[in-house]
Formats: sequence, C-alpha cells, structure tokens
Amino acid sequence: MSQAARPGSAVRIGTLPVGDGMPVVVIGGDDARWLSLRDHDGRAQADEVIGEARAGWAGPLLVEPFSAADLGAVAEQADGVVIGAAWMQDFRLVQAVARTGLPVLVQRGPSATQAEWLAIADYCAAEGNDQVVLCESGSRTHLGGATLDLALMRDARERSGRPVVADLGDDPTLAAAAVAAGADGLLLGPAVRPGVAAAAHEAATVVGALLRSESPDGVAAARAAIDRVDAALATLLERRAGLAGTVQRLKPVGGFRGRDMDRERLLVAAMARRAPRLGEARLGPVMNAVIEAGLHLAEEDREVAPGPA
Ligand SMILES: C=C(O[C@@H]1C=C(C(=O)O)C=C[C@H]1O)C(=O)O
Repeated sequence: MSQAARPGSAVRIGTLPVGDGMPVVVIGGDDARWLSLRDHDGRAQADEVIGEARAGWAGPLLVEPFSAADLGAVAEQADGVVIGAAWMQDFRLVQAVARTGLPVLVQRGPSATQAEWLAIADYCAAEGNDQVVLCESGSRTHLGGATLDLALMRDARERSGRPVVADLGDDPTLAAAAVAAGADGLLLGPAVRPGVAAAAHEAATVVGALLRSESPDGVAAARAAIDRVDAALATLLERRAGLAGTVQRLKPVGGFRGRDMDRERLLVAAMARRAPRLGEARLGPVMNAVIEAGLHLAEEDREVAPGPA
C-alpha cells in the first residue's frame, strides 16, 4: 500500500519548496544544483567534491552518493540526496539515505515498475523521512536511450500525493510537455549548457503560467507569480501582433483605415466568456490598446519595407 504524503505539503530542499502547487522548479538550473559522486567512480573525497560545489553555489544543493560512506559529508554540506536510478534497489543505501533526514529525490530505474518506485518512497517514510520527491527518469526502449513516461509520472503524482519531477537530462525538448503533464519540477543533467537550463526555465514559466493556478501566500510570491503570467502574456502579445500584421497585409485596406469595429467587438465578447470577472466593459479598453499597438507596428513595418502598392 502506498502511503500518501500529507496532502498540501511541499517538500523543502533547503529553501526551495517543491510540489503542492508551488512554482515549477528547475533542478540543475537556476533554482537548485545537483552533483553525482558516481561520476568519480568512488575515488573522489565526498567532502572535497561537495565542498567545491558549495564554494560556487550557496543555493539548494542535492548530491547523489557513491555509497553510504558518503552520507556524512552529504548531510553536512548538502540540502538533499538523490537516489539514482541505478541505486533504487540497494535497500541498505535507501535506508541510510532516509535516516539522514534530508529530502530525498528518488529516480525511477529504467525498468522499475510504478509500484517498485513508490515502494522506495514508502521505505523512506517508514524510516521516518516523508520528504520524498519522485523523479521520472525514463524507461529503456527500442529507441536505445531512456524514454520519459509522462503518463506514469502523472499517475504516480496522483496516487502518492508526492511531488514529481521529470528528468530531462541534457535535452529540454520535453520540458513544456512535462510541465503540462503536471511535473512539479524539471531535473537537468548536473552540468548542462546554460541554453538548456534557459529553455527549461522558459517552458516552466510560460506553460506553468498558462496551466497552473497558484495561491501565493505573500507579496513577493504573488509578484513572482504575476511576473510568470506577464511572461506568458508578452509571448502571446508578440505573437498576436505578428498575426494582426499579417491580416493588415492581406486585407484590401489594411492599417487604421481598414479598421473593423464589428470584428473587434466580437473578439472582446469571446474573450469575456473566458474572463467573466473582467467582462466586456473592462476588457474592451485593454484590447483596444492591444489592437492599436498592433496596427501602429504594422504601419511602421510597412514604412520600413513597403509591399506592392
Ligand atoms: C486584424 C484585423 O485588423 C484590425 C485589427 C484587429 C485585431 O488586432 O484583432 C481586429 C480588427 C481590425 O480592426 C482584422 O481585420 O482581423
């Protein structure tokens, strides 16, 4: 039986809340960093490697140990532990990790079932550590590499009540899909190019703003949520202006001279059905400004590059 985490509780990795409707986090990007001691084949001194990472990053830091021997250094300097896909079935290590009391991120092994994956989380809970984040890391398939299973991730989130993150590795292509499927966070490789982290962050911001309603609990959090909505709005406004410009070029009479007030009233009415609290009376002036900005831009573009008369 899967023991659900207390509903309404986010897991805190250092200062970073994950889950429970909090903003989507990017681990391996701006929000948190992680490193794997497995990359050193057990030859590196855990305290030195973690210390080096700490020297360059004061924010939330997760570490994947090479063995239980590393956990002292991890507990001293890190904010969370990664149980890597390859370690999932090492129950002694899982037990020792849980006993550090640090939040644990459990990657799903490439052939592990959902039940096996959730059992690791319950195993941690049985050791008194309920701070577990589930990480979907993909299955081995005919494609060779690991293929993310976003349906499995979504289902695991629902069944367990625990936060889930999608492991994108070095490829941000599925970031938007993962956020749309309900991911509370995205995990990137420990040392991705800045462009990868930026793309994941962008998807988390824009798709998150479109699909997730937030309930911030203070001015700073509410302003951060507004900033995300504005990022999505700006993206859409820029796209809208481009489309409106296309119509100006295609209509027999474009620009301000060809303005169609009936069409404008209809689109405001349609928007008011999606935004009933704002309603037509408040949306009207907003959309008038948006439409006029688009028409000004189209006229400016025409002056720069006049089309056929
Ligand atoms: C884009 C058009 O041209 C103008 C701009 C509009 C807009 O930005 O939505 C709507 C009606 C027109 O006044 C159009 O006719 O559809």
